[in-house]
Amino acid sequence: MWKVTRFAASSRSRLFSTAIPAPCMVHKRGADILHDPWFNKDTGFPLTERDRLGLRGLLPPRIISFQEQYDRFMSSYRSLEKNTHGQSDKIVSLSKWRILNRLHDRNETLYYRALIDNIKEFAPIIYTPTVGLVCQNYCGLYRRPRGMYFSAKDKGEMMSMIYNWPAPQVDMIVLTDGSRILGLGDLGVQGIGIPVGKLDMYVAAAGINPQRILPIMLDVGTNNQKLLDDRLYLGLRQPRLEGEEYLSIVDEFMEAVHARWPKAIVQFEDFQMKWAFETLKRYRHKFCMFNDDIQGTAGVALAGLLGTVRAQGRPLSDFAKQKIVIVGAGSAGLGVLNMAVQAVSRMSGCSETAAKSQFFLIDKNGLVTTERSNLDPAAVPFAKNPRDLEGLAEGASIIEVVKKVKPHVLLGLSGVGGVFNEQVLKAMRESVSTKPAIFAMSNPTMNAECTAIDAFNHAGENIVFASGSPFENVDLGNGRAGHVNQANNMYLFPGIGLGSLLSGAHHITDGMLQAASECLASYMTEEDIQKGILYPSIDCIRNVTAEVGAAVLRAAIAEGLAEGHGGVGSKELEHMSEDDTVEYVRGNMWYPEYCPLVHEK
Ligand SMILES: NC(=O)C1=CN([C@@H]2O[C@H](COP(=O)(O)OP(=O)(O)OC[C@H]3O[C@@H](n4cnc5c(N)ncnc54)[C@H](O)[C@@H]3O)[C@@H](O)[C@H]2O)C=CC1
Ligand SMILES: CC(=O)C(=O)O
Ligand SMILES: [Mg+2]
Repeated sequence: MWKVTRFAASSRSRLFSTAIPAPCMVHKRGADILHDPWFNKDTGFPLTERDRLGLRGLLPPRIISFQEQYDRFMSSYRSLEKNTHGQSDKIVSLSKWRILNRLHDRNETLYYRALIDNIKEFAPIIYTPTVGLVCQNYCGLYRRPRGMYFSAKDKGEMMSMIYNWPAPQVDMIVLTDGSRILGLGDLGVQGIGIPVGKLDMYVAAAGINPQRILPIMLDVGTNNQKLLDDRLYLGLRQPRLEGEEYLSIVDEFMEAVHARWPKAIVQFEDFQMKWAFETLKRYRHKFCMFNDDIQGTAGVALAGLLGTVRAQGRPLSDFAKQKIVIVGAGSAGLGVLNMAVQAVSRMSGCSETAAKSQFFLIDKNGLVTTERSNLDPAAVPFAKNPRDLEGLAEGASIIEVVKKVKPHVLLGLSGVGGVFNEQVLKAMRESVSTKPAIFAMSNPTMNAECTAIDAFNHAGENIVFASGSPFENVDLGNGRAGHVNQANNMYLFPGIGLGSLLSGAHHITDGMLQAASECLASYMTEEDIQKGILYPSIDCIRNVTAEVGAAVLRAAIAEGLAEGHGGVGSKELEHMSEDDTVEYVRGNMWYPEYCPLVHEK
C-alpha cells in the first residue's frame, strides 16, 4: 500500500514556449479589456490584436514581450526588497504583498506566471504567514473587491445573487465565515483574504483556471468587539448568527451555488470548530465539498507521521506502536486524530477503540479524559479513561503528559504561540524514540507552538521538525543543518480539489482523502526521509498536486463514483493506467501564457 517512488524533482519554470496557445473569446473591447485582469496583457498586446480589439492608441506604442514584462516585474520586486531592507518584518511583508496584489489586480496571466515560477519565495506572502497579517489589516488595505460576499442581509436573495458573478463556469470555491482565521480568531469579513490565498494556491499548484475560481465570504456578523467598534470595518456590525439562523444562511448559499454550478467543488475553510464539524456532516453527502482544516490537515499530518516512522528506520506497521500527544482539540487536531486512528486500525487490524490507546489529547484545559464535563461531542471518542493513565489526571498539563508518556511525537494544533516552551521541549529529550518528532503546526508564524531554533536547541539535534508556516533550516554548526518541514495542508487541498473535479464525483469520500494522504506519504525517497525531510519542497508543488490529484481520481474510479468531466467519461477514466491518470491530470492544469484574444459579440 505504501509504495515509495521518486517522481521528477521539479515542474518549475516551464520554458517560455513558442507554440501558439488556443484562442480565448472575449466579450469586451477597448479600455474594458485593459481593465480586466483576466484578459489584460498590458504592453504585451501585439499590433494585430490592438487593431482587432480597439486598443490602438490606448497603449504606448512599443510592444513588450511576456518574458520582458516578467523580467521587469521581477526587477521591480527586487528593487522593493532592496529599498525596504532593514525595515520591520511587517512593513516588508505588506509591501511585498501590495506589489503582488497590484499585479494580481492588473494582469492575472503575468501574476500567476510570477507566482508559479517563484512559488517558494511568494507562497509565504500570498499564503501563510503574510496572509494572516493581510486579513488583520484588511480594511486599511482594501482597494477593490475580490470574490463574492454573501451576508446575513442577503437572505432570500442568494439564488439570484450568484448570477452576479461574471464567469460562466466556476470549478473551485473556497468559502469562509471568518470565524477562525488561522490562529488569529474571529476576523469577520476580513477573513476573505484566506479564500483568496487558498485559491491562489489552487491556480499555482493545481492549475485551476483563474477564471474558474471563486473566493467567498459568508458574513454572518462577528463577535470580535474590536472590529465591531472599528469605524473602518467593512463587514456587518452585528454579533454572529447562531443556531438555525446561521445554518439557514449556509444552506441557502450552498443551494444557490449548486443550482448555478452543480459540478463546482466547495472547500470550507477556517470555520470555528462547531460549525466546521456540523457543516461537514450536513453537506458532505449532498454536495461535492470538503473541510480543509479537518480533512486536508489530517491527510498532511498523517503523511508526516508515517514519514516519522520511516525516519526512525522502522517499518510502517510500527505506526501502531507510536505514542502521539496532540495538543489542540479543535477542528484540525480532532481531524488528525480521526484519520490517524483509522490508519492505525487499518494497518494493524485492531479495532478503532484499541487504536486510540496510543494517542493523548490535550486542550486548553489540559489532558482530555472521560472525567471532563461539557466536552465537545467531537472530542468525546478520544477522551482517556483515567484508569488507563498510570498517574496522569484529568487536565494534566503538556509538560506532565510529555514527562509521563515520553511520546514519539508531540504535535501542536492549538493556535497558541510558544506552548511548546523550553521545559516541554527539553522533556522531549526523554522520548522513547531515537528520533522524536515535533510538529508545531499552528499558523501564522507567531502562533506556532515553538520556533524551529528552539525545537532543535532544546529537544536535541536528532529530532524531526515540522511547522505549519515556513521557518529557515536551523544551522547546527559544523556544516550541519536541522531540516524544517512545512506541514501545511497546501500539500493536499489542491490535489483533493483537482482530483475530485476531474472525477466528476458527487461527493468526496474518506477513501479519496485517504488516497491523497497515502500518495503524499509515499512521495519522499528513503534518502530524503533519513535526512528528516518528510515533505517535498514547495518548488515541486505542481508535481505533487498532479500525483495527489491522480490518486484522488483513481480512488473515485475504484469506488464507482467517477462520472467524468469535460467530455471524458467514466469509461475512459476506468481504462486509464496509473501513469495515464497522472498525465491526464497534468494535462488539465492551466498554465499562464498569453492566448490570442478573439472578440465575440
Ligand atoms: N498546518 C496546517 O496545515 C494547519 C494548521 N492549522 C492551525 O491549527 C490551529 C488550530 O486550528 P483549529 O483546530 O481549527 O482551532 P480551534 O479553535 O478549533 O482549536 C484550538 C484548540 O486548541 C486548544 N487550546 C487552546 N489553547 C491551548 C493551550 N494553551 N494548550 C493546549 N491546547 C490549547 C483549544 O482548547 C482547542 O481545542 C490554528 O492556528 C490553525 O492555523 C489549522 C489547519 C491546518
Ligand atoms: C493552513 C490552514 O488551513 C490554517 O492554518 O487554517
Ligand atoms: Mg485553514
